[in-house]
Amino acid sequence: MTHNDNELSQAEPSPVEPLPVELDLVLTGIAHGGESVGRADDGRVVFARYGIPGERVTVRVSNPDPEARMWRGDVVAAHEASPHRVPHVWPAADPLSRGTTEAGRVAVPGGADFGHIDLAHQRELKTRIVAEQLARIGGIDVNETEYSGVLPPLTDTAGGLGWRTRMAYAIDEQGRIAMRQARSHALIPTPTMPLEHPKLAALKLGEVDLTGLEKIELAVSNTDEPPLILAVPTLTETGEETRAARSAIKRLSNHIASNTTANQDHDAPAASIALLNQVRGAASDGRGRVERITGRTWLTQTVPTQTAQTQLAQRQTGQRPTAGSYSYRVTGEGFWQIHSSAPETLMHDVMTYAQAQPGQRWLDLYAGAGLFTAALADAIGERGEVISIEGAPGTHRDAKRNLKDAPQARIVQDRVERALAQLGHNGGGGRSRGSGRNRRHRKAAIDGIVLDPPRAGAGKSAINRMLALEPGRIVYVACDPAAFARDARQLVRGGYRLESLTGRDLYPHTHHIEIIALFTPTP
Ligand SMILES: C[S@@+](CC[C@H](N)C(=O)[O-])C[C@H]1O[C@@H](n2cnc3c(N)ncnc32)[C@H](O)[C@@H]1O
Repeated sequence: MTHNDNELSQAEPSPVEPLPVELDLVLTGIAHGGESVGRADDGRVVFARYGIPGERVTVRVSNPDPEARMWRGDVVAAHEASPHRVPHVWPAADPLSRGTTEAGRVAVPGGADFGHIDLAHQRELKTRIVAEQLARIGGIDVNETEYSGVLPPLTDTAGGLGWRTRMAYAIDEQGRIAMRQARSHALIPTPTMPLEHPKLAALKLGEVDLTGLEKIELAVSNTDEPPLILAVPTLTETGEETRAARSAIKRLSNHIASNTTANQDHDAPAASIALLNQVRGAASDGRGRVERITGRTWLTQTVPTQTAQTQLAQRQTGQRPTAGSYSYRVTGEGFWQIHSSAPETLMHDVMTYAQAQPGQRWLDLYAGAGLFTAALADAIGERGEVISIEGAPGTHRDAKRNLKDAPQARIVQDRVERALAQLGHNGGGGRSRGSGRNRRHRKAAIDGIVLDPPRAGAGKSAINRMLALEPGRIVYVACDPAAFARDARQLVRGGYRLESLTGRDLYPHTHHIEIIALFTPTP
């Protein structure tokens, strides 16, 4: 009902919200979004956050619609706790000690919904979630594929903490950095957050009054560069920063200047600061206007070149593996992986599955700043070609800079769906064009595709266009098991089999999962 509807119908009785109910039940399964699943006495399915399968719990359902086939709620007491239940890694986010709001919801910040489960068991549950989603949505049995389960990242952080190299905080009415309450717009002040990278925590932004800012985004690289703070100001109706925003930037700059730590140069800022004006688009679109205040507006990220593939090849030929790293420039608002070990872990897994060979032709779809493009370009060498497709303008500019010394890398800014359609028309591939194919087509065939789409997956049209190119290998990097399972089903129906599958725990203490999968043509 809209606000106006409400005013017009004041005489009508307003619908009565059902009162919250508490149910005692046993949790028996785990769902895609990290909720445990059980059944109420009347047989109704109940999805409960903050539980662990096997536990007997009380679940508080805040909006128990009697007509609904399933209810959602929060565990508020564990009567027979799982042996895997541990003290929450983030006490402020511990649902069993924080109580409920007036609306009947557990009042904890989102962002660590698995923090009450021991790390090894989190990974077991995630292993199960991937298998179940593939079975249910994809119609794929993981027992028929090489599935290693959900593994830790190549470099695990101590206790699965301090891995977030990127953070976004809202600013509450009192000017404090804050996070949203899970499934709500309510803000909870968050002076510290244990998943945050130690260099970001060291900025101590909880001590500054940021009244006048709408939100703040933080990023840190794995080099010695200072972290980058992107401040999103509140704006006047005409799109100008408010006076309060300018004062907030001043306080932030002063705070950062006085917060230089003992091991930093005296005149080096402890953080770069930039304004991010998001009026004309979300930050992740790379369309926000970034204005430097102090330091730089980008970060340099490095990733070791020693992929499993090159190490193996070098060992096989009796050489010593070469050390070295790829270097990437990533603008403040551009895309970069969040876990400190994600770039090296994903590059390792992708290149292991890709087995890209000199002279081959590859596509890197949803390529970001060129993380995988650089490794693919190396593997195929100057006789090969890798076409790197990224939609966001800012991130595309990063990729262009990052790959400027690799003539075999063609960096394209376009929507993947459209770029693939064009490739299809312009002799993009067709490995099985068989006896009739001419030299041009043979040269143009696509040997392999790496794709790393956003959470929603690649979708029907992109997958159809990929299938039309008939690549020899498809390496799919996914961050949502359900969307991945849907795309996997389409690939399997289109003549591919899921040959190998690895999960990676790149989001410890949350329910999120990264998946790396290899599809090859069905023999
Ligand atoms: C999960 S990120 C992966 C980036 C890169 N592979 C990496 O690991 O750094 C997905 C990227 O796809 C881009 N993107 C999203 N939808 C797109 C589309 N339809 N066409 C092209 N790029 C898209 C986003 O801007 C983002 O950079």
